[in-house]
Amino acid sequence: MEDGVTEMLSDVVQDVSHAVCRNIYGSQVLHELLSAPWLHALLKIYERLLQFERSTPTPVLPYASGLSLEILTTLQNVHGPSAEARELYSLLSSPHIQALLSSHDSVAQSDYGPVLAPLPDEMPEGEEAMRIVCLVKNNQPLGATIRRDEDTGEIYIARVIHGGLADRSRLLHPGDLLVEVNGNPVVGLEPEQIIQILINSQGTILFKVIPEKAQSNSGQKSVYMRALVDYSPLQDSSIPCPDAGMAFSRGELLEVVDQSDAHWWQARKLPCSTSCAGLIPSAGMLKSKQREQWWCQPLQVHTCIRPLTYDNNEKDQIQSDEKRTATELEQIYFEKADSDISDGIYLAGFRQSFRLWRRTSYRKRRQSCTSCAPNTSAYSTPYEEVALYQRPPQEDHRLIVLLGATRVGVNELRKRLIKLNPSTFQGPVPHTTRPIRAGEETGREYHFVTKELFEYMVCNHRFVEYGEYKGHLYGTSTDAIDEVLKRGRMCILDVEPHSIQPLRTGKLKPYVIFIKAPSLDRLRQTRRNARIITNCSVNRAFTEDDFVELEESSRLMEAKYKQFFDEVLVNDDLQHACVQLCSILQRAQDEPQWIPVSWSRAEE
Ligand SMILES: Nc1ncnc2c1ncn2[C@@H]1O[C@H](COP(=O)(O)OP(=O)(O)OP(=O)(O)O)[C@@H](O)[C@H]1O
Repeated sequence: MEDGVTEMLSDVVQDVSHAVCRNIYGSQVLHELLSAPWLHALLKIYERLLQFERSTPTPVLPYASGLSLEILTTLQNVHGPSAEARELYSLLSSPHIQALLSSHDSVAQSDYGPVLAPLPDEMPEGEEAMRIVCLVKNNQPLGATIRRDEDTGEIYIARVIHGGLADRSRLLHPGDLLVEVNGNPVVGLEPEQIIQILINSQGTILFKVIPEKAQSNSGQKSVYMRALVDYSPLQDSSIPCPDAGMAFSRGELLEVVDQSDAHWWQARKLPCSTSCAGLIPSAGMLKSKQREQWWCQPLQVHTCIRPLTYDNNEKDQIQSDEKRTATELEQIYFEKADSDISDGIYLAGFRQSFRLWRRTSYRKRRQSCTSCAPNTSAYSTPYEEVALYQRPPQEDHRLIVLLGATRVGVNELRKRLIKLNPSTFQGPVPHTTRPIRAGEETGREYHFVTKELFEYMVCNHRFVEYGEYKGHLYGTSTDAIDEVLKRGRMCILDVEPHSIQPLRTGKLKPYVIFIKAPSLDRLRQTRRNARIITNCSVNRAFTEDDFVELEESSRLMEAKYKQFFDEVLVNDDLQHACVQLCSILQRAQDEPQWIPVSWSRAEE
């Protein structure tokens, strides 16, 4: 019975951890848990035990099997037994009943434990308790590593991997002194020789160990981390046991189950695919590795911005474009663009001048390249501690950030989304220093401000992004984002990847969706009729070069910034991508999501 209850309890724990891994909405988890058959069975057992305790039953007879033997002997001696006597004889002599009666007697006599030989009268002083551990070998690794004390030649258990065979046995612990393996004394042997003994052994493996007196605390609480770097144990010469190592890449979620060692932690990847943990370098260890690499890594080519190439036609267009005034240009684009009004609500942030500023700033950045350098603060910590966060309904929505390579369709998706439901989704109204024109209103198309005010805002870090286009300044401010959120709407922002870092605050809790380009083939098929706005003011069709560049820059952007993505959406079929985006947004706002713990600690 005890075993059954333990099994059920471990099922409970497993179910709970599965539910957490699957990010299931809170009430659903509770419902699943409460309606689970095992819980009911467990409660029934509990009630029975309570009843049993209250009634304190005593056995009527402690020797039921003896009595049954007596009855069997008597029945054997009966001449001409009746049908009932014959039936009773066959019942009592059946092995099941015999086993049942024998069990009854063991319980009635409280005869459970094994009978141990009495201790010898004269025990030698200081005798160490020896533990004999017998494990059945299967396909799984043992899940423990050993180390040799170079001074004494003694072999110790170095670590026990969580969820592995040794851990589940609960009989081997870090620090235990290994005395024998399958009858072979191990003192003085090299660890490789011991591993060979283990490999050669069949069936069961017998360890003799002297347990470590101060057992380390194995009941550590799990800590959840997002990896901000890539790691491969096979390329790490410093890992104590590469087979026990766990590879991970940026953006993956890790459940760190053991941090007791300063250099090597034990972790599992989420969602859990295996119960056995793997070795990963601690944060301190990874930092020192990164410092080492800093000196030996070759200079990397910047990959964050797609190469901007022009054909001759485009060059001519640019030159003629330069001659036009910004006002003229914007009017040309504005005429070509869709209506900016939907359901009587003005859709801000889609003006061509604004988009052209961003396009120009891409080009400038590519030339200077200084802003391409990785943000050092983002890379100074290899892991980011995270926790599940569920937005309380009364709180502002999380900021939604759409990110993607130029021309992948970020604007198209954002615009469709806002048009679909302008009272729920909204973009921030940009700021500009360009003069207001007839028919425009400040706070609608743009916040029209003076150059002095704009520069003051820049100095006070009030812009997420800003830049100059044709002599005028353009930018997206944090105040404009706040304005949308304060109205109870979902703010949909489109920024360059390097602008994510300053947005990552507890106040905005940005949810970053990477809009990914589909395969080249799908780009050719889906963008057949699409028109693009190029730097040279023409609405032209995609060329083969555009597709290749788009696919390449999307891939590079994903590789470089994937640690910041909460979701990746492939913009293949436009309709389908819109539907997917809507459901992602709903999940982002209404279901628990992993966020950095620093966001909940330092609520601004
Ligand atoms: N899934 C799709 N299927 C077909 N056409 C698409 C799809 N997604 C976007 N487009 C079209 O591709 C063109 C480029 O899209 P869009 O302007 O939204 O890209 P963008 O990434 O916002 O570019 P930019 O950075 O230049 O503003 C547009 O004409 C748009 O209608």
